[in-house]
Amino acid sequence: MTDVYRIKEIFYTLQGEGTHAGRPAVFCRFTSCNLWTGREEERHRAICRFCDTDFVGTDGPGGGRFGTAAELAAAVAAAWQGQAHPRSRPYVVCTGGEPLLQLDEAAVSALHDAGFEVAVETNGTRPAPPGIDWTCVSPKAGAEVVLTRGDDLKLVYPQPGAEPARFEHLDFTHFMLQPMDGPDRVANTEAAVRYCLEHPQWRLSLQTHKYIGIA
Ligand SMILES: C[S@@+](CC[C@H](N)C(=O)[O-])C[C@H]1O[C@@H](n2cnc3c(N)ncnc32)[C@H](O)[C@@H]1O
Ligand SMILES: Nc1nc2[nH]cc(C(=O)O)c2c(=O)[nH]1
Ligand code: SF4
Ligand SMILES: [Mg+2]
Repeated sequence: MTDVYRIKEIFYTLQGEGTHAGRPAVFCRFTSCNLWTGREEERHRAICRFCDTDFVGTDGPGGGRFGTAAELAAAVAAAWQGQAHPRSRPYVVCTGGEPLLQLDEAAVSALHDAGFEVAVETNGTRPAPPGIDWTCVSPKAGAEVVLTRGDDLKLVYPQPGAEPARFEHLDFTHFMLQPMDGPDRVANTEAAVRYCLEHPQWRLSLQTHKYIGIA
């Protein structure tokens, strides 16, 4: 049991990446990561150095400290803005930071009780609690993957030391390359396109929210 969930922000948008790109979702961004402190002055010596996200603190929209799983689920439910429809279940993407430092069975269960299908975006270095409906693992060079099965294996590309072939044997349904954003985004996108064309077991994942200017 987690006694408190520390959340950077909770917001409603479209999933921008991976197989579910385009799907409306509440994003629940957990504070903290095990591969970077989130402090810019420490980025150069972090295990994961290309992170595009501010996950420090609890000061974002809808963020805060939630004392129980039910309170967290209520905050997520309050952020959902979709109309009820028999063919769409409310969807929450637990991300961060690294959500699996905090997301536990009680939280997954409370989100289910609130009517949500529960997805997670994780670096794959920590085991997942039972019950998650959609698991996207995004491996990082220099960090061992212990979550070796799931739905999307979404590799940021290129990463020396985390070449796509290293992950192809894992038990995932979809294998995707996501161009590393940053100063070399255009070149990285060209390289990812080339890799997919030559290795059609991989597909391209673009960060579509960035192209259309939504969160
Ligand atoms: C901010 S992370 C949070 C979840 C988890 N810590 C992880 O790394 O999967 C969310 C997603 O953004 C991806 N990402 C982070 N920085 C990126 C960048 N500069 N370019 C492309 N994707 C990036 C991650 O690999 C991950 O798939
Ligand atoms: N729209 C949108 N889609 C996303 N997919 C994964 C994200 C993340 O930061 O985990 C993300 C995000 O930050 N925004
Ligand atoms: S593992 Fe995820 S949250 Fe942590 S620094 Fe890397 S991309 Fe950011
Ligand atoms: Mg993001």
